[in-house]
Amino acid sequence: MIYLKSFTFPCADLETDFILNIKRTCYDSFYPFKILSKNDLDRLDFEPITILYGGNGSGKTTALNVIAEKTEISRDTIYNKSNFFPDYVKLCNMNTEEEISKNSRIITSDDVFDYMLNIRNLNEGIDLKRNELFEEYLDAKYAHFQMKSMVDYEQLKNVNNARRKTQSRFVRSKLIDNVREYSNGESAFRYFTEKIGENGLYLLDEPENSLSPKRQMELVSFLEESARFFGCQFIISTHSPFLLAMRGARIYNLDENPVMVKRWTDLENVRTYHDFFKQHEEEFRKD
Ligand SMILES: Nc1ncnc2c1ncn2[C@@H]1O[C@H](COP(=O)(O)OP(=O)(O)OP(=O)(O)O)[C@@H](O)[C@H]1O
Repeated sequence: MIYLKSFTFPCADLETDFILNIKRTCYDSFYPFKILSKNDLDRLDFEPITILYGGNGSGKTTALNVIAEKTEISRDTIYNKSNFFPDYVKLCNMNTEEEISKNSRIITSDDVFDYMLNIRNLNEGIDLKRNELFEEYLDAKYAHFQMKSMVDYEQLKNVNNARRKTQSRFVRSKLIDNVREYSNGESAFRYFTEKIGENGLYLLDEPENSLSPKRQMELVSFLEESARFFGCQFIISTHSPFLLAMRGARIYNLDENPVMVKRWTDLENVRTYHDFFKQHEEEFRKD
């Protein structure tokens, strides 16, 4: 499925005009100006799966955040915004093929880490409440309590409740169970499968973070199927060879000037892995 057909960023001349027109001189950075134009990236044409590849600092995250702002899709965590982000986004243009649906979103590593921390915080709150309830049980069970007026009714109920139940049944009846904690990789994978629904445009910033190679391959199958059968479009920034090898993906190499579409097997990262495994081929044979 294609919602977003193409996207254009301001060219270097347009950026320079904008910067020269700013009268104040108190800024030491015009970010995100002058990042993507460094390698003449002025247009992206999208497929159901499009990948932004490039070394650290090549502008993958910047490009995704700019597209997310222009398309006004949802995001969970705040991002590294600057004074000039809205001006830059105004100078961009997008061309859509279908209306971008409401469930579309950008997912970054920050979202995944936030999700893991929230589960931990929630469980910590539940643990704290559990300790309070243990004490409440003992107080209620062994209290020499006499009801004097209707004001004491709630306390009476509590005492009777405690006397009828064992400590663990008393605590459990008043407390929800801990939310199950998963490993970082399991949580990250769950986060993607929970947040990515049918019929949406999804921008994923380095989704391979925290995922083992096996989980990355599972994520690849999930994304490929979501694009083929469930009306999703993906724009993904990644260094992962598993994601770069996705079927039918169009890959832009942000390290090249001008930015070009590349085959995954021609990318430096992938060739580095390839050469490494080739060098160690003998060692694999010995097993
Ligand atoms: N808020 C900011 N203010 C100024 N410069 C910034 C800001 N955020 C990012 N940059 C710069 O923009 C450039 C591109 O950064 P970006 O995060 O888009 O790269 P990336 O390709 O996603 O890198 P990585 O693979 O390390 O995540 C970098 O040189 C970075 O230092």
